[in-house]
Amino acid sequence: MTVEVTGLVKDYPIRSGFRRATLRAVDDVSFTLTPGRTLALVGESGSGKSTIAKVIARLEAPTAGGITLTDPDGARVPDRRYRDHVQMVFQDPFASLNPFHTVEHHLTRPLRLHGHRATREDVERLLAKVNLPGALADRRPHELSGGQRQRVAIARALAPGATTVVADEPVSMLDVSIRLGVLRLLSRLQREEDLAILYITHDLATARHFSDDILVLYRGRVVERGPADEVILRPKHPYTRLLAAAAPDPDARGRAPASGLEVTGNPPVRLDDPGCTFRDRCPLATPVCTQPVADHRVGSGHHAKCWLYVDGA
Ligand SMILES: Nc1ncnc2c1ncn2[C@@H]1O[C@H](COP(=O)(O)OP(=O)(O)OP(=O)(O)O)[C@@H](O)[C@H]1O
Repeated sequence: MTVEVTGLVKDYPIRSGFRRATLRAVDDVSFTLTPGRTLALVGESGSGKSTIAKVIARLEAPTAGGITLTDPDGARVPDRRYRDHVQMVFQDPFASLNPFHTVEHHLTRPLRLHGHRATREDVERLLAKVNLPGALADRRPHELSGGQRQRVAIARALAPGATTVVADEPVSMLDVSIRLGVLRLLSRLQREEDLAILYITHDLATARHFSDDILVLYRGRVVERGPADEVILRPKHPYTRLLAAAAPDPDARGRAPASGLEVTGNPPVRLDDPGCTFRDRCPLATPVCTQPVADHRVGSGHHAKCWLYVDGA
């Protein structure tokens, strides 16, 4: 199954004093999620990562653009079957599990809802997939550790037979010591179950390690995309260089020429501004950056949306 996201736009109405305004949280974002591959979506807080996750998980409707799910023959999967295939793992495993229900209840419900058998054996098989003992089925969320809760949330996502998992900062609320274990589990499931994974994070080091491709988002727009190593080791867009320079990854540190830049918050996007949204923070900005800029090839499968890479600019 392949999820194709095309020209995704998401606007939110906001109030600015007494005036009503529109915040463009996601602006013309396109990508494909393919079986057996992980795509990382990176960007700082407010860049639109969770909004994209919510739209793909059908928790929110897009303002424009489309999401299509196609089977291996290229036929479109009907909307009513979408949720069987595309499931989400949230950041906070405490909030996403009901404290009153047992693990067994959390897993039998999605199994039944999506027309599968839901015996105790089926539940234990799901738990085994995420390296948890079957006896955990009788426990309630508060009796589990944070890592165990997140593994249950992953098992629940797999229960309907998901082929695509959207993992929104799946380890950021977990203790540092158990983060790698959960990411390794996702990586193993991706290989063994041929899952397509959208891994949303602001952590460049794990994005590089656990994904095949990276998409860098700045204020709702994709500014750079390409193979994970390429994007992290040879960042091209000044914003990606800033992120790479600020990353705690020892491999990445000190390489980016991001002098004088700091990672700060995201001012809202002006809908009538077609230029580069990073230009007000970019040390290399020139007057041409007020003009719309296209994607430019900067390496094999590697693209950056920056005037620096336009011939003759
Ligand atoms: N329901 C909403 N109403 C209005 N604005 C919203 C809503 N949801 C998100 N936004 C705004 O959309 C922008 C993108 O938010 P989003 O949560 O997608 O970013 P993010 O990259 O996931 O950030 P974080 O890592 O902090 O979760 C932000 O400016 C945010 O304030």
